[in-house]
Amino acid sequence: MIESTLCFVLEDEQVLLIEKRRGLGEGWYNGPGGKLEDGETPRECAVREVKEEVGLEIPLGSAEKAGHLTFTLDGEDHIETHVFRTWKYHGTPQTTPEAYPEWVAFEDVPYDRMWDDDQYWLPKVLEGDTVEATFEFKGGEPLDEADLVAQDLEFGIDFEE
Ligand SMILES: Nc1nc2c([nH]c(=O)n2[C@H]2C[C@H](O)[C@@H](COP(=O)(O)OP(=O)(O)OP(=O)(O)O)O2)c(=O)[nH]1
Repeated sequence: MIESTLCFVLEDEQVLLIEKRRGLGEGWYNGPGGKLEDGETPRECAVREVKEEVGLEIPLGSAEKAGHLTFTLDGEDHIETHVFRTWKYHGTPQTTPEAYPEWVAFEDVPYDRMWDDDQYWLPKVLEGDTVEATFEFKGGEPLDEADLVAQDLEFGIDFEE
């Protein structure tokens, strides 16, 4: 299964989203993130992706695990995503070839321009809750053109780290 991360940077009831310029989910809003590289921990990947995609430095220890999502496609495990959040960063968000960054108030998060499943878990992650979830997609690759057909979510997970 492909292993990936997302990292939500939060400040004053706002979240730093990106409009993704390439790759899976291109054209949609998301948090910065991407696939793990060899030898990397999920937290290291999350911090690296924030730097690469929007140019912010996140202190490694400040990225808190907030979720673990599993996406199946046509009955097979496809991608798992470790979700982090942090309130600490250095720098100013920069546009990069991968992303247009944008601070968005929690109440204005554009769920109609995001992955279908995000509306079910991201509001809770922004509130400070934790989530473990599986989302079943059907319709063949790529995942971002498949349909969300079932879901199973549990909140208040204690991620031991
Ligand atoms: N919010 C959200 N993100 C998702 C969902 N499904 C899914 O794969 N993602 C994220 C996890 C990863 O951050 C990203 C997929 O990795 P990617 O394919 O974009 O990675 P990438 O090529 O842009 O980046 P890289 O690893 O090559 O640097 O999409 C979803 O349903 N909701």
